[in-house]
Amino acid sequence: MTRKHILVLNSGSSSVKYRLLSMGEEPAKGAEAGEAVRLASGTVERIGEAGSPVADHGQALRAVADELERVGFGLDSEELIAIGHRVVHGGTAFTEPTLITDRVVEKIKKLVPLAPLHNPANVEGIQVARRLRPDLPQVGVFDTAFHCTIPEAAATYAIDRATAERYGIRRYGFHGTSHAYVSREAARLADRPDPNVIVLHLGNGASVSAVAAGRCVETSMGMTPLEGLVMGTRSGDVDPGVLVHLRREARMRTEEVDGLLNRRSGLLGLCGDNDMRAVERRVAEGDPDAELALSVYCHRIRKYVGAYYAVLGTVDVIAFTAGVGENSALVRERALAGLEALGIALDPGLNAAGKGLISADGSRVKVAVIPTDEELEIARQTLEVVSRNGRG
Ligand SMILES: Nc1ncnc2c1ncn2[C@@H]1O[C@H](COP(=O)(O)OP(=O)(O)O)[C@@H](O)[C@H]1O
Ligand SMILES: CC(=O)OP(=O)(O)O
Ligand SMILES: [Mg+2]
Repeated sequence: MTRKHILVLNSGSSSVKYRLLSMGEEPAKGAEAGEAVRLASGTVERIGEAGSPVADHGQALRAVADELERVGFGLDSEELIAIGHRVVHGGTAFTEPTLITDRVVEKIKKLVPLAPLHNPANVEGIQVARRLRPDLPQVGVFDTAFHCTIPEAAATYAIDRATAERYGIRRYGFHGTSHAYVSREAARLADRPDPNVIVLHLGNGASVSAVAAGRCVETSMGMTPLEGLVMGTRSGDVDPGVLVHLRREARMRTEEVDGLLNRRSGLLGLCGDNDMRAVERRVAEGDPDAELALSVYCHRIRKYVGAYYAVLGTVDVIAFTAGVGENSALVRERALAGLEALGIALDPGLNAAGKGLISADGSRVKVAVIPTDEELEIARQTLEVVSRNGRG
């Protein structure tokens, strides 16, 4: 059996996460046939920060290449058949994983104003990887793609239509690769075919999606990854009147408002810590700022669960995922407490254990902790594209 290796790159503003996978190998004992085997993975952090040895994404990718070489899987390997890249904003142009060409790169660049924290790093990663292996197919997998099925009623902001059209103002949604993977896993837990699922992706960025029979019908992030839930450093929903007020009364410049809402808000803005572990520690010590931050965070989740319950009409599975969702029993407990009348009840012991099903026996809605795996999903989609193009 020939081995097909795929390298996945997730280039963030200050880090590059990488994973090398062997796709469709002879299954390891107990694993599913045709599943991927992880050969190497890691993160290069603090890119471009003061005192960091990694000045830019070029250096970061060279560090990744060196590390792969060291563990016996150099970038020049013949078994490496493609590189898959996470790209955060695909706009309306990219609704499917896409083979990267010069034209595709140009289009991703055009979307930078819609995702200024994310798309520039994605473009950098793609360009450096193409220089290192110009002969290799590279595939972009877009965070927005899974949400392209959202109906117009949910995707449209109620503002002047001509202005909205001119500036590409509509709701796109993000973390789609994670929502796709986790909703598919969650659907397996349901007692009926084509179930309705609510996915809570709670990481640094955080978003909710409502998925009906495998299709996304609503999600909490909007034109940019700022709308919706409270995040580590991002505010999530605020009255847009707040922006006008800050510009007019506080005389804040655009960059200041941007910095306030994207980098100095969320948990960090409320209590000075953006790491949920630190927030939880302080809550246990009775710190009132941390308590407020946690309660705003959990209240917002609860509100969205109720809203998406109404959007779907009925819910079969609620899935928690990503750093906070997978690890914080306290957040899960506080977000869903008192919802027995909606058929949602956690089992305290199972919630504390935090693996798989965590709902009580009699809970009509199943609640589960499902670890996300964006890298595996990107690798699968990358393999599909190269196979379709006869390159794999
Ligand atoms: N044991 C834990 N308890 C509570 N929160 C945790 C725990 N482990 C990680 N987290 C939270 O997960 C967050 C990161 O989530 P993650 O999905 O890794 O983010 P991203 O991929 O967006 O960088 C951290 O900021 C931290 O607050
Ligand atoms: C789109 C987004 O918010 O991504 P992240 O959670 O990686 O910041
Ligand atoms: Mg993440």
